[in-house]
Amino acid sequence: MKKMQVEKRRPIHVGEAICRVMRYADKGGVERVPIEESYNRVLANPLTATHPVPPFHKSPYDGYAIRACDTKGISRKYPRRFEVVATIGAGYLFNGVVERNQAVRIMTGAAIPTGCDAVVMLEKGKALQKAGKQFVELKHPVAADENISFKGEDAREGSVLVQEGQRINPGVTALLATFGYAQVPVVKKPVIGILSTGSELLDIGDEMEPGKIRNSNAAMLQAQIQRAGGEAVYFGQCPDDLEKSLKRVKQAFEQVDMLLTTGGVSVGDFDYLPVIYERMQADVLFNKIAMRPGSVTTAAVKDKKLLFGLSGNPSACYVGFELYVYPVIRAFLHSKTPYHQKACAYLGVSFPKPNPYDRFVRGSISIVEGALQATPVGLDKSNSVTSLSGADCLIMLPRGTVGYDRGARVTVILLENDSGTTWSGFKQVTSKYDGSERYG
Ligand SMILES: Nc1nc2c(c(=O)[nH]1)N[C@H]1C(S)=C(S)[C@@H](COP(=O)(O)OP(=O)(O)OC[C@H]3O[C@@H](n4cnc5c(N)ncnc54)[C@H](O)[C@@H]3O)O[C@H]1N2
Ligand code: MOO
Ligand SMILES: [Mg+2]
Repeated sequence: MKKMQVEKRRPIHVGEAICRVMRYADKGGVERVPIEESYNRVLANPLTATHPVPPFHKSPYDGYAIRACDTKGISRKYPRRFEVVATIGAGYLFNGVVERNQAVRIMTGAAIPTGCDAVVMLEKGKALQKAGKQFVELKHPVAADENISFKGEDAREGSVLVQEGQRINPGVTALLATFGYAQVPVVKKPVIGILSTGSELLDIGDEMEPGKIRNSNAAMLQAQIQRAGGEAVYFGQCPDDLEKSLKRVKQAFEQVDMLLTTGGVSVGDFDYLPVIYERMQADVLFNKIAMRPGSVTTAAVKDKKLLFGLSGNPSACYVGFELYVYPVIRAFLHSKTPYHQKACAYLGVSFPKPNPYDRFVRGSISIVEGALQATPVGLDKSNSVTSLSGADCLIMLPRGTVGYDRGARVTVILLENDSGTTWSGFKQVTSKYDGSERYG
């Protein structure tokens, strides 16, 4: 039975809550995946050039490889003929040595023959035949080193080209292929469980029923986990029943690197997560944060593994994930910049009402007259689900005794930018929350 006396919770600062969870952020191990499956994964080791690129001097054009010194003094009036002693395409070598007034017809990508130090484009020479021999007539001198792609000009052997922790984009894939990585060492994705609680929840495919709603948080969190680079495992939903929920939470927790639950974290009669943490003997890091939405966001630790009790309210659940779960995922993926990137923007509308808690308004970024403008999207309530679809940022409105005017400069958390930053955006304030601190 729940106590009829409602528990009084002490809110902590956002910065302090972030610090408390980040103390338990673990670094993921390494696994090898085929290069075809490595796109968007995170590189586990620095990528070093194991050979020079290009690996040999090569021709950047279809043309004639020659010795530049042989073109000295030639002009339109005094052209010179070069004997074409071979033709080579990319992938083939000329095994001899090019002598005075000789040329090799060479195609783009082929290795520069020994003796040559310049290439003349095909268009610039006149091909001739005489007595069964091939010649090319040139009318302009060329300088040594002209039209050569030099060995190592793109990358020197031994140089570090991509740092550990970088996401594999198509350009990184090209480098991996260049250096022969058929199997790529990547950071293991954190396996993150999702378990929804609530007797009101219907599955996505269910028909609507009176008093019930479809479970939107689980699918939303799956997408958020994927966006952050983690692997989501859905453990379904369970009704507000203490024993059933306890069993399901315990079972799910065993199988994952961290577990997210939704709903049941507040002080209601059927909010069982606080009791579940107690029964599991998990250490609760916090259960009230001076923020809105998401003030009830709870984090607990058992066996050094994190359990996040995210709110049932969709906007609160979403914001709780982005502030506290996201950096833990990024740190797991070896990111040195695990926090969401931030930017300065002008507020698109006024928020005249003062707020005792830091507020995170779901917003959208646009560029107005060259400057970033952040405008709220949808209903600004923690139970709103519609405000999430158009959100590409969270507008941070620090708590205070006055509201915010349109045009005020605010910090925005960029949700769709994965460059990250070392700056969490908040000071770690360990003192008791008294409503006076502002974040920096
Ligand atoms: N007396 C108080 N009541 C409440 C407080 C408080 O401090 N004192 N806090 C409020 C705040 S703030 C929030 S946020 C919510 C948090 O509620 P819970 O995390 O306990 O979540 P539930 O009670 O289970 O559900 C709340 C709300 O969300 C809907 N919900 C739940 N799960 C889902 C889901 N998977 N998909 C979509 N929607 C979901 C649920 O139907 C409820 O409407 O508590 C306030 N109350
Ligand atoms: O956790 Mo609640 O979202 O602050 O409204
Ligand atoms: Mg509740």
